Amino acid sequence: MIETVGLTKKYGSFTALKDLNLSISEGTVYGFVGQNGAGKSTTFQIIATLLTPSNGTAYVDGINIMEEPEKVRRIIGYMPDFFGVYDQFKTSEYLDFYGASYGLSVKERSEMIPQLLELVNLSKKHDSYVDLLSRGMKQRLCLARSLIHDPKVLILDEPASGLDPRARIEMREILKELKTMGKTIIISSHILPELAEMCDEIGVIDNGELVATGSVNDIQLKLQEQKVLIVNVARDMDRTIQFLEDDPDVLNIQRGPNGSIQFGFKGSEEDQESLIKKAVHANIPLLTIRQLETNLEDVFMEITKGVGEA
Ligand SMILES: Nc1ncnc2c1ncn2[C@@H]1O[C@H](COP(=O)(O)OP(=O)(O)OP(=O)(O)O)[C@@H](O)[C@H]1O
Repeated sequence: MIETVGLTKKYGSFTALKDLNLSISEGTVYGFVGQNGAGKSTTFQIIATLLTPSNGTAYVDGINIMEEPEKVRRIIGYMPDFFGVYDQFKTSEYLDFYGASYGLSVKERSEMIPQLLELVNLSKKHDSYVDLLSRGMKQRLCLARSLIHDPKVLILDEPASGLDPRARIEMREILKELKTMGKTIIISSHILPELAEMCDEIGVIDNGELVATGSVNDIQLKLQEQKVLIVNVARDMDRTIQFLEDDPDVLNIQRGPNGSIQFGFKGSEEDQESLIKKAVHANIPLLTIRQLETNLEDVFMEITKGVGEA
């Protein structure tokens, strides 16, 4: 449903996007995660036909954004990361204005607007002035605005940024509902755990390059090629460390509290099994051995660790 092919964007001599290849199938909620300045908004603006790529192109529902941008605009709803609201409007007038600019008839607008206000939980605010809405309400109104022409594809640039936890949950619930309506959604954030909860697939962008893509599990697994193990021994700490140092798959041994030793392990499962057997054989007084769980935040920091040095 959304495909980018060798998408590249240069701002003068600076390359903001480098040969980006994304493929997002219909009905998928795709999370696009990256630190500030990674290239998320640039990608979204290109797909939304608001910015011309320097190289490569993108397709939405098979339509080339460069060749038929008008057609693409009909089938996408775009929520930018910064948006202005026309504050002299009431909520329903605001949506009516956008509906009219998409060419919807008065009848279509009068049917669509109450449904959208209900979807984004703003029915009670239909008569309120837009500038009197809270930030979370304004974000939801902007989401409703991007849905006014019933697009198949939604491009949402950081829709939950600046929201408090309750407002984030509300936003997440609305997105779930949009998914059940069959929309294909691409949504960005710089917070991986936030996206992981609501997305089918994730792409991680770093310095304009896609550095990982797949299901949340795939990405986590990819990073666990080198796992971290922790053993606890009853005594003989020095002898245990010496024993570990002799194993070619063991790296970065660190002595912890209460008889614990943490180390990286780059071997396979069989190698790990063999290490444990050898330890028992060598009379290492092992109490426990376990693998350190990496959380998604660790994963994200690990994949994007080059960014601060750029
Ligand atoms: N019009 C522009 N002219 C020059 N450089 C730009 C322009 N727009 C964006 N950039 C640069 O391109 C890079 C990518 O910016 P982009 O806004 O796409 O990142 P982002 O991932 O959306 O970041 P954020 O999370 O902060 O919104 C940044 O280094 C930014 O400074």
